[in-house]
Amino acid sequence: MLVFKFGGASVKDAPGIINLGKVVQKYTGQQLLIVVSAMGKTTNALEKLTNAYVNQADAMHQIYDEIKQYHYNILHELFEPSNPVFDEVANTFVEIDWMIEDEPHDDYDFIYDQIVSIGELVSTRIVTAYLNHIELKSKWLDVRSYIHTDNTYREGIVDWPKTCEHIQQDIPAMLNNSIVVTQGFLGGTSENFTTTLGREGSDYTAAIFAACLNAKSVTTWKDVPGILNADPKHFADTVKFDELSYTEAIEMTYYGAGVIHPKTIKPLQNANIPLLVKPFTDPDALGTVISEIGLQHYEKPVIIVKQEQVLLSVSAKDYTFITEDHLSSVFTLFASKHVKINMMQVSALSFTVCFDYRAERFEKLLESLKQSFNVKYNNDLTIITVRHYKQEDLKALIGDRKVLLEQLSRNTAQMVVR
Ligand SMILES: Nc1ncnc2c1ncn2[C@@H]1O[C@H](COP(=O)(O)OP(=O)(O)O)[C@@H](O)[C@H]1O
Ligand SMILES: N[C@@H](CC(=O)OP(=O)(O)O)C(=O)O
Repeated sequence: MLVFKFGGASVKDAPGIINLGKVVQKYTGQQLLIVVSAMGKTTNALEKLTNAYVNQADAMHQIYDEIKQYHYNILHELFEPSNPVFDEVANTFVEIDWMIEDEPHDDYDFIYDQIVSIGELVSTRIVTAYLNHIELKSKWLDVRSYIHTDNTYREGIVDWPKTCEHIQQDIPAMLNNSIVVTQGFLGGTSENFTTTLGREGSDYTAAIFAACLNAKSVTTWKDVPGILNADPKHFADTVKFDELSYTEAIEMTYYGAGVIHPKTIKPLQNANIPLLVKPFTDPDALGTVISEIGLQHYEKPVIIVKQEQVLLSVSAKDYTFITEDHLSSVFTLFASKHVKINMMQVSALSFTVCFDYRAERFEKLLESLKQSFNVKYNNDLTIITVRHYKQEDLKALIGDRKVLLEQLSRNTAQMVVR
């Protein structure tokens, strides 16, 4: 069986859904499980709705109406008004209608997951209805009953044994009868609450199903020809990799290459399942194949740029040396606030870390660190990671920017710049 993943860009409008249908038609006769993300930038819009609800902002109803209207416009382009999908979508939105009528009482991350998950619940209803409409028999599957997570809202940790058991129990029989369409990015707790797996987590969902079902391959259909040596949105002369090893792909995504979610590759490597990254605009193109086989030589460096970085230094309040005890308490605080460190450096009197800026987590982290340390920080920085670099590559990338922190190993250079 094959696993496909269609991201937000591929289903952003009615022509996108029609194109998805054409891609899927090419695989008629194969067992197919399709993971779909929210349409276009819906998750960003739902994040705004969550903030508006939590802050009880006046704009809340307008933001929500725009989200609904966007989906209804697409529905009207694809279906006759009598199609049952209109009711299915309306019933899905009702879950939020009820929630936002009341004032917010719950934890932010919990509210976030209950609201933001609507994007995938609605998009999969539309995709399933469209595939059935073009006579590709398809079944809508509620992923929250299959991908079991703990209750770490916004970053659900998958219970792999329970998840695989349920997937293996039910899905193979379903695949004999029809295509199975399900939501990326979502999971469910043992108390039946919705969780999300971290932004852009739909690739990871595809990997979970593939690993549990021992799929022949996973294909993620993207708006790029495959994996390139750098993000084409920021660099003009990129090259595509025809092949990439699991290890290189893990490194790239770990350092922040946004094209694949970082948790995706490892389960596929463990099960030796290839990941194909292909353009949805040209389904016959080869794209990039990620497997055990990789390149021996890189003509061009692999460049990963991450913006919105914070560089923060702590020093002991009594101005003594930074010891392992200090480091241990700093790491404990970062772990408890779920802040992932991108780069770090220790010196006699200070410990410096670079990490992604996320407003709510940052404020909490700062508050806790300040109780035990002197803290200084800069934000609005960029971290550039270059794999397989030559010195001249680094110079060209830095240009006239100021380097605040730099680390070079044989294969990887990292620089935090302003
Ligand atoms: N090394 C890279 N190769 C290809 N695309 C990249 C790379 N780094 C970042 N990207 C970005 O990843 C985007 C595709 O990933 P993403 O937006 O997550 O897709 P989707 O949400 O549709 O699955 C591209 O539009 C591109 O801008
Ligand atoms: N919709 C979610 C999950 C996801 O993976 O989306 P995409 O495949 O469009 O990156 C997000 O935007 O984070």
